[in-house]
Amino acid sequence: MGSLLIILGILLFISFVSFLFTGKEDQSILAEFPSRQVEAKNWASQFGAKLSEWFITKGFGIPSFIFSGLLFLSGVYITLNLKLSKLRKHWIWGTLIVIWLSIFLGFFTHKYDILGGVIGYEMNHFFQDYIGKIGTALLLAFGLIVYLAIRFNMTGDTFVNLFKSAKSDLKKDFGSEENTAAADDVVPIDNSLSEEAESIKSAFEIPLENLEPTISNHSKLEKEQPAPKAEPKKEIEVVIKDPEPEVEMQVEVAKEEKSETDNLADKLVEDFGQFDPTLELSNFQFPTLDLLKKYDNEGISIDQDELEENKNRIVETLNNYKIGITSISATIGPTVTLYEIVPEAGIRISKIKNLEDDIALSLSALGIRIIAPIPGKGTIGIEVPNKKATIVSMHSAIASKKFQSSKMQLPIALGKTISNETMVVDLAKMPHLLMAGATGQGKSVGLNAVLTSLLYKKHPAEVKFVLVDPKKVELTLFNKIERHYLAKLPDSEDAIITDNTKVINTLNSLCIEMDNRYELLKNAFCRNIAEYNKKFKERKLNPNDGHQFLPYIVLVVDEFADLIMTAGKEVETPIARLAQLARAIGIHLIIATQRPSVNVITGIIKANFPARIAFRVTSKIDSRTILDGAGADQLIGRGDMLYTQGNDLIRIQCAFVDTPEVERITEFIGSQKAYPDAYMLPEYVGEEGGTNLDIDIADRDKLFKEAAEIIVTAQQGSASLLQRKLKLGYNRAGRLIDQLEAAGIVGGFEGSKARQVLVTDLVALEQLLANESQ
Ligand SMILES: Nc1ncnc2c1ncn2[C@@H]1O[C@H](COP(=O)(O)OP(=O)(O)OP(=O)(O)O)[C@@H](O)[C@H]1O
Repeated sequence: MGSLLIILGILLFISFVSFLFTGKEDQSILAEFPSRQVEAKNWASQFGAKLSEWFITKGFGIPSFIFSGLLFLSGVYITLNLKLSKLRKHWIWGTLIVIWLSIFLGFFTHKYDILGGVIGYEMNHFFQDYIGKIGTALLLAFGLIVYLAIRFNMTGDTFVNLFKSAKSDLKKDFGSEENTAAADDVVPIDNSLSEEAESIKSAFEIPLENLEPTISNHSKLEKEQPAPKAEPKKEIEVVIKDPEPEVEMQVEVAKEEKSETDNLADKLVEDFGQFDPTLELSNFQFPTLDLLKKYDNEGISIDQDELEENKNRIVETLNNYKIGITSISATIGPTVTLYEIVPEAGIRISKIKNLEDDIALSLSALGIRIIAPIPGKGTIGIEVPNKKATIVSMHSAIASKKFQSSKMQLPIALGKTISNETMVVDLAKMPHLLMAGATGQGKSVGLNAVLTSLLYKKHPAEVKFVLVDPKKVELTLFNKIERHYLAKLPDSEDAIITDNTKVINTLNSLCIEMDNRYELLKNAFCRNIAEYNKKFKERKLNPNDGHQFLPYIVLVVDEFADLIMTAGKEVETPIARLAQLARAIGIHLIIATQRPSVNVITGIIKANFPARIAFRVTSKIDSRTILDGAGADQLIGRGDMLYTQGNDLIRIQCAFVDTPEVERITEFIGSQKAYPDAYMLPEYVGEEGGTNLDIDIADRDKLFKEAAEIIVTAQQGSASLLQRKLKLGYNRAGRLIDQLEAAGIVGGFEGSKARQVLVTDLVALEQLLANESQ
């Protein structure tokens, strides 16, 4: 279409030009136009002669040339896919110019003539008949002024400026190419404009210069002022280009801002590379997959008969209670199959939920669990145990792509969900885990699965375990990896803590470690351990300031109930503190208990352990204590578990890792080069360590001497005596007794009995105090 219009434009132009020379000769043949015998002189033959006759003689005269230009321009616009709204403007203005010029030229002719054409001539006469020659001339002038004002924004000022400016300058301006270009910039139809300008000049005999500067001034103005509306595109381009040099400048500023430590860190990283925490054990080999056992009855086998039978029984039982269903589907998991039903409209969900026992009876199976409704789905789930449960091996869980490609900080492969997907969770995100379940339901296996997962994924430099095992036998296998993965107190022999009284020291020591780590993080302006370690690896933290790479610490407590029973509040307080605060500094707690009663899992502990695993428990109450809801009592045992991280419950078959497998893994790791010692926790000096024996003399209570005299006189070292005699509160009396013990006046704590008084009389006391002050 574009090219057709271009060609037509050219053809029209050629015809018109030719018409100027051959028009007269062709006059005679016009009447015989369609005949082939007739030969026209026009360069475009009969077609050209006829069209030119129409346009020029019978139409608008010479200004018809503009039409050929407009046709050509239309072709260009369409070919280049330019804005058609602009083209429309050209056509409107072009046609108006043609009409104006035609009338204008017709003004000077006295007969039909090619100058203004029939239209120009006739319109002239029409106007002259009504408003006379002068009126027509003024009307034409008015037309021109309107055109200039609208098209080029010319105002009175422009004309005043125009006359003021020097003629020579103006001439020069006009002559320069620059201005022509500027004029081009402003006026879209520049060609027609220059044509117009010329014709205007000849018509009104306005000096050419007077017009030119108007345009040139105007274009200068345009350049200095904000962009004219007609050309938003060009202006936008300029705006886009401008910021480029500024960007470069910003980059330079950023370089200047770099702090000195950063530069030093960059240099260090350049010279030595990033800090590698695994460097000391760079040859450490992660345990291989073949250390884990593969089982024969792994993988899910579909028993069609069982599925059909269960389905029929469920539908039947529901029908017996007049509950119709619209659809039923089954998902087979490793230990249970989930039947999802969609009840008919108008059936109450609670009605189905109440039929749990009836369905269990009709299926004659234990561990039926009804989930009504399944969160996020519009269905009701009935979990029915498979007759033949399959084992989920640790091998399959560790080998799964999900675990192998996980980018978690502390990934744990728990087992497989009901849809047979490997469940991988991040201990660092939990941030602490509570495990509960009756004896023999798979708790110890679960703990081993957690530890094994970490051993397969984390280098000894990245994670350390603190193991508390009151049963003494469950975690002993991990003794072999003491110097690789375990953390212990400086003075303790064994890394695995089996003595409940020692647990208190370890927990308090972990609290100190926590406080120390927070201090380090504060000094390094980091919010968590991941940020801190990243900064340390980038060598932005100076080891001379006490900074060091911080491994994650995982505290595992088996049989937490036993611990609470023997140590009570003393363990609860540090555990609660760690649970509340330790997440950011990489200390994570895993607590397992057989007896999930409320006095073991107290409110404060529960509140800080949003992630929970429940193996089978014996009562609904226990299930409620762990999961805040029923469900754990309906599990089938042997690693069947419910996992929650605060919201919905997920049924998982725990990955099974047997003792020989753990033994092989620890053997494999233990046989490799290790650190010189286990990871040292900060020293904690407990009460029996004798801190209160070192109380400074200057720090003694004002009533110290008086209290000593009372005790020696009465020969009875009790705080209540001091309370009574000196009218003190218990705390102050207790502190006084501690100070008396430190001074060697009374003996150590002896339970319910009063302390022994070591000074026999007041004279001896005087002597002792006098010796002290020397
Ligand atoms: N995920 C599992 N898959 C298959 N069998 C399992 C699984 N977990 C546990 N079992 C079976 O259950 C038995 C008991 O498991 P486990 O020793 O872990 O119980 P427990 O809860 O730790 O008991 P306790 O509290 O008395 O120590 C295992 O010896 C094993 O045969």
